[in-house]
Amino acid sequence: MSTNQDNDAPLPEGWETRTSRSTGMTYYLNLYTKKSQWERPEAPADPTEVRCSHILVKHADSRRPSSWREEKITRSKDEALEILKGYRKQIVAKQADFAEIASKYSDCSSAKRGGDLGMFGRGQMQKPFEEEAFKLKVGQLGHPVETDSGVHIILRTA
Ligand SMILES: Cn1nc(-c2ccccc2)cc1C(=O)N[C@H](Cc1nc2ccccc2[nH]1)C(=O)O
Repeated sequence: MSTNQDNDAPLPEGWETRTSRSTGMTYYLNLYTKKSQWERPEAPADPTEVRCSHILVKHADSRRPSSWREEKITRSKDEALEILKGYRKQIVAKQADFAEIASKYSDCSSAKRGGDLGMFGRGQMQKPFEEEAFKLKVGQLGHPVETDSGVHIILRTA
């Protein structure tokens, strides 16, 4: 029976190839759930938890328009987005380090940890933030995302 499995192609993220000790057959291990399957996976394994850092720029319409940096935040959402895009450009051009920008400018109290939020699972963060975080590959820097807190860029670190 021909299968459309190209066994030389790299596996989708989050999976590893294993060989059955008893039969010598190849099977596939989901590194997040530790569940195995005989069929070659065609999609990345959905991590149960991710670790991310972020830079948040709040604005006047943020849920809490105040932060450790600024008691009363009055900038508009558009201004916040432009500021954040500027930070992203600096980081991508390696003119600045993510954690350095986060610690100096992020309007989230995680700024004191270089923007690190630690590990989190689905259901813990505001949905737009969660969706972006779980889409990113490890080491990937996302594009600006809006939540009720303001505008964020997210770096997935684990
Ligand atoms: C979700 N979270 N974790 C921390 C945190 C984590 C590690 C160390 C210190 C603070 C702060 C927060 C938080 O909600 N901060 C809010 C801003 C904010 N809103 C968020 C929405 C989604 C993800 C992160 C977010 N951070 C604030 O300071 O006004």
